[in-house]
Amino acid sequence: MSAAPPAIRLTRAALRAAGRAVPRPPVRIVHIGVGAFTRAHQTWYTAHAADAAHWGIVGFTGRRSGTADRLAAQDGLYMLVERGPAGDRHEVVPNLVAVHPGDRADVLTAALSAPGTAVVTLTITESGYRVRPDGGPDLADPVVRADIDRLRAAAAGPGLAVARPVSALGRLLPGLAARRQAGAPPVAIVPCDNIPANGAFLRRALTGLAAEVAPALAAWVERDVAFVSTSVDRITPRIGEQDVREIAEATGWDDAAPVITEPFADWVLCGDFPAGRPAWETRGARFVGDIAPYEARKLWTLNAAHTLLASLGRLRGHRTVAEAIADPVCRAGVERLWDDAERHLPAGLGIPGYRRALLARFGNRRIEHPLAQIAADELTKLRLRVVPVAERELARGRSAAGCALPVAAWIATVTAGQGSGSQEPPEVARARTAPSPHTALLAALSPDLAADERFRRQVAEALRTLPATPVRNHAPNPDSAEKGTHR
Ligand SMILES: NC(=O)c1ccc[n+]([C@@H]2O[C@H](COP(=O)([O-])OP(=O)(O)OC[C@H]3O[C@@H](n4cnc5c(N)ncnc54)[C@H](O)[C@@H]3O)[C@@H](O)[C@H]2O)c1
Ligand SMILES: O=P(O)(O)OC[C@@H](O)[C@@H](O)[C@H](O)[C@H](O)CO
Repeated sequence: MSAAPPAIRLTRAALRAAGRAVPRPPVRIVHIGVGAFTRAHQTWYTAHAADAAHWGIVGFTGRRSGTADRLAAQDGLYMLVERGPAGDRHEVVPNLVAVHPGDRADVLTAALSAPGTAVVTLTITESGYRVRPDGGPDLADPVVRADIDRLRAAAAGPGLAVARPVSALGRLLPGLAARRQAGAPPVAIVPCDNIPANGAFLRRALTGLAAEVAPALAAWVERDVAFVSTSVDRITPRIGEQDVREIAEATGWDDAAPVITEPFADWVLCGDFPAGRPAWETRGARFVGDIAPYEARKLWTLNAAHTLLASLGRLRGHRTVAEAIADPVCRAGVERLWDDAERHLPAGLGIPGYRRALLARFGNRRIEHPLAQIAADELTKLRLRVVPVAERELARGRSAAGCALPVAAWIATVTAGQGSGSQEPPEVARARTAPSPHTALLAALSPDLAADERFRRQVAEALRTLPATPVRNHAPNPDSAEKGTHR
């Protein structure tokens, strides 16, 4: 048998030579945070919109330059693998037309101030916004402080446009200042991270940061920038080196930055696009007047369950979401959590069907979603995904037992030394070493819940059911091998 020919490097020229020319639409969208998710979601929706040929995207990585280098070498093209339970579907996505490292402030400023730019999207993770719990910029964060100093110095001297900030929101300001100066039309900024009311959240954080630097710019942002709230959904794990090799073998294309995602995709948006937008609705995106119920549905079910599984699943020795959800103990915990959440979600949202679909999505063993990838920043995630449900349950005189388990599993994970490591927030570090760490951790999460005797009892009972140290008592997925992460 002869060996398969070597894979061909994925570029626009190579595709053309192979008779598969792809369009290169003009840039009208700027994206910050070119990780896996945006390429499985917003870029894919754009590429499938009826007017895709008019909407190119220029992307900037959030922190590392590796993804930018890999994608730039292949003209922004990448292979998207839709991995269903029974097979894969491959497609080359053409709408990301240029990718730059996030520290190319000059290129970012030019892109943000270009009159043709109509939309700015972000996927920078929850912690990338660097805000305080009240939503204002975190002035105690040294990165934010240093950015404010840089931006103030530039504003007082050569002008904001020449500043070189480091934080994602800091990096937006010189471009927006240049846009204001150029008199370019208003843009829409569309955060696509799993944060409730993310449009209003970003408006507050960005105007707050601008106000520290240049009050006139803050007023312009408040007035002339549209902030759109979104609920985004498509499970897209980070991939491994082995995946990259397998995709090259399966497709014949040598792609250094492919993305693997599930077949399911959902996007709900709420807000105005003053300079236009792709016709995302032609691929199924929904534009609604009130996004809150959709956000709550996703954050309180899918994301809350992921946060539970990240702690409970790892305590019980599982590595991936699919392994954990196949464990009856984890599955029962997820169902109890969802029972609590469902009581506070509108009946019209079809929650029973949504729950069934979620179990099937979590159970897709061909999607390797490592719990360790999900386990980060639990304190914030529990506050946004579980605490609101617990408070509603308790207010109705119920026990919030389903919410107690994720809280207990987080406490057990932190006290077992499996928490966020060097990323551990100071209040968690203090509580972990307090004389009564369980009580102190609950108080760090939510003083109100800690003050509620019923909830404290539920958490204590849940803690008694949990292993104090990680165990392996459940058959691992035979398909899963430890893989090097590809970034
Ligand atoms: N992956 C998913 O299944 C999924 C689904 C829905 C929503 N999301 C949202 O998208 C976000 C990104 O997911 P991903 O899969 O692309 O992750 P990823 O690790 O592949 O990429 C994350 C991106 O965010 C940037 N980033 C990380 N920390 C940052 C910081 N402190 N400041 C600025 N930029 C930063 C990184 O540089 C990178 O570009 C998630 O945090 C989540 O809020 C992801
Ligand atoms: O870091 P998180 O918890 O916001 O996200 C990790 C995953 O739960 C998340 O990315 C889901 O896969 C996604 O939200 C599905 O749409």
